[in-house]
Amino acid sequence: MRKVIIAGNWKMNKTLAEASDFMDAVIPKAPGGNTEAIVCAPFVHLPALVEKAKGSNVKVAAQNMHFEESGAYTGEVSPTMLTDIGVTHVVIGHSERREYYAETDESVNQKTKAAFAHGLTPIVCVGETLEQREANETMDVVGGQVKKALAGLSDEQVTQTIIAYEPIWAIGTGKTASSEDANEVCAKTRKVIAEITSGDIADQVVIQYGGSVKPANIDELLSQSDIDGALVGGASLEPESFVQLVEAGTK
Ligand SMILES: O=C(CO)COP(=O)(O)O
Repeated sequence: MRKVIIAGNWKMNKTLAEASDFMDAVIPKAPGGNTEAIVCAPFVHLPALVEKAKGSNVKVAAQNMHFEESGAYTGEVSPTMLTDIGVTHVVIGHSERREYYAETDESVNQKTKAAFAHGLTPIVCVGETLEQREANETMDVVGGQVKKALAGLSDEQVTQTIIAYEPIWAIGTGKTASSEDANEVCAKTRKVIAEITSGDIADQVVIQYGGSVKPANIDELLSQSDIDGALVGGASLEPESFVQLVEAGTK
């Protein structure tokens, strides 16, 4: 059975009490097996959530980090700080960070390298705007983002990278890409990875789809040849719906 990774990106949501309640509800129901469940939480909740998740089938991710280990970067959090508290994954280059916080392909690459240098697994986000899709630029944009993010990584590191294809026009809008369209971009993304590494390596890379994923559409998305999981925003906030999404991976 192929490996499936369902990651819930909470974005800037939940108090500590709400985050803890979520973990208490989800941990006993997380199925494990071929399906990995990851909760991407705000920085301030990470120590408590890592503690709760110990020995369970739920992993805890940060939603961003700096690429330097330490220094005069007011307000930032380093990879060393994340590994020190037991975080295992980190989301890098989410479109909201690219749009609102001047994240660039270059900083995404620096952060991806820093993640591996510190034993963190990066979830690298890529995706096109509606204008780019309508101008038939989707693969130029997504392929370019993927190549730049992975530049300078070893084959082994590429194998371990999780790519999240999130068309920007489908995020938080209720508009999901059709599963065929999403699969087409994921398949072409795998080809781009094969070109810079090899087919064998590209086949092992987990490529997630993200953008209005919910229990009602997860089965169809996961039934596609090149979609190995999902990065979920809104529908990851409620324990019941997150558990349903994770269970879909085991089918
Ligand atoms: O941005 C996303 C996950 O990172 C997707 O968000 P929604 O699932 O709310 O569309």
